[in-house]
Amino acid sequence: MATAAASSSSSSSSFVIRTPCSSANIGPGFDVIGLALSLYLELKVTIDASKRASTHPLNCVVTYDDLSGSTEKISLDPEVNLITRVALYVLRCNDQRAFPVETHVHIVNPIPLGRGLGSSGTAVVAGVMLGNEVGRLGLSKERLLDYCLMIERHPDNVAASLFGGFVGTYLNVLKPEDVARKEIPLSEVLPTPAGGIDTGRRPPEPPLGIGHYRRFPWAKEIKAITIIPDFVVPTAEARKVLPMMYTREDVVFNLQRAVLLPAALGSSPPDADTIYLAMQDRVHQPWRQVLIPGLTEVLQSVTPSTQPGLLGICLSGAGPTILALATERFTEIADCILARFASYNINCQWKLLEPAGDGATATWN
Ligand SMILES: Nc1ncnc2c1ncn2[C@@H]1O[C@H](COP(=O)(O)OP(=O)(O)OP(=O)(O)O)[C@@H](O)[C@H]1O
Ligand SMILES: N[C@@H](CCO)C(=O)O
Repeated sequence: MATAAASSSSSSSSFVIRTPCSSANIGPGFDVIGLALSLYLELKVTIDASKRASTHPLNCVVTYDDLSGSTEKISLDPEVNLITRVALYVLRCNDQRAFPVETHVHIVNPIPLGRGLGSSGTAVVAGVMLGNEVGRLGLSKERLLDYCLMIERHPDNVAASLFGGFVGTYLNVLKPEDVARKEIPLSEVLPTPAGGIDTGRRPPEPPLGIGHYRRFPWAKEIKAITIIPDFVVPTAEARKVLPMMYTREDVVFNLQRAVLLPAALGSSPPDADTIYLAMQDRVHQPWRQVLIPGLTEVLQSVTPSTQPGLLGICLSGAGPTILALATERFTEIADCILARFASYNINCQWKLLEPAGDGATATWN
């Protein structure tokens, strides 16, 4: 992460935050495994210190360039926008009540919303990076992960977007007082509107070391085909369809594959039989088929033997995007999955992405 010192003496300073999107689970690693991918949310931030006061709420102007093709309208009100509210949470935990006068945050977003490419986790990571930079707080990425986990409470997406690469994540067993702090309602962490009822109180600060990650190797030959259906599956809905209890058989099935997955995807040259097997899941995909017409057929019928070049296939995050890992013949594989969805009257776009090794970065001009 670049430091904030460089431009502090001039009247105007600027920096860019780039945050990769992510694909979570990769089959059996529900809420555990994440992969950062080369589609980036960008924040272009300018702070005009020549102004003495601001007429804007929280001293902040938000503009938005939508490259995502989503129909949802993103709020430009800094008290409502997810990215600026998250930044404000970080600032207020560190005794800064608002953005510096006068901050302009220009958001450029190519990540489709609610499709399983971690758009919300990416926005949360961008928000904590923003708070850290405008507040010149110097927090480490490990500490920023704690802030992310107060908002997005499963670590797979946010750890991938923050640290980059292919990661395994886990949450610590916290002390009882820290559990209470971490499980505080989201409405108290991110009140809406953010500045409307500014009581001057500090929001609940994250306990130290809520979550951790371990980076796995990734075989350089493997690319990610993402097939993105043209409908939204909100993650909250996709979590409600999951059962509270699983059979021992299904848990063991997933554990066996999740343990194999990092070795399979890190071995070069990649072995399609091992990867295909290691990407099977019984914990979330079977239950989510009620929300995604054609899901079971796509996952069962598109295999390395029907599609040369394919290594493995799974639901990306909570869906509806499909993640197909492959070494070649990307267009043929994508066309085959597009045709399967078309038979259910579902249109899709597709993108060929690569692992994003760097994670979130802040670069001062
Ligand atoms: N750049 C953004 N700016 C503001 N809000 C955003 C942004 N990106 C996502 N969001 C919010 O997050 C919501 C989508 O989150 P959700 O968790 O349902 O899906 P996802 O993160 O895209 O998918 P998944 O978690 O399965 O990978 C959007 O509806 C929007 O409210
Ligand atoms: N692990 C999460 C990722 C989506 O945010 C889920 O599958 O619900």
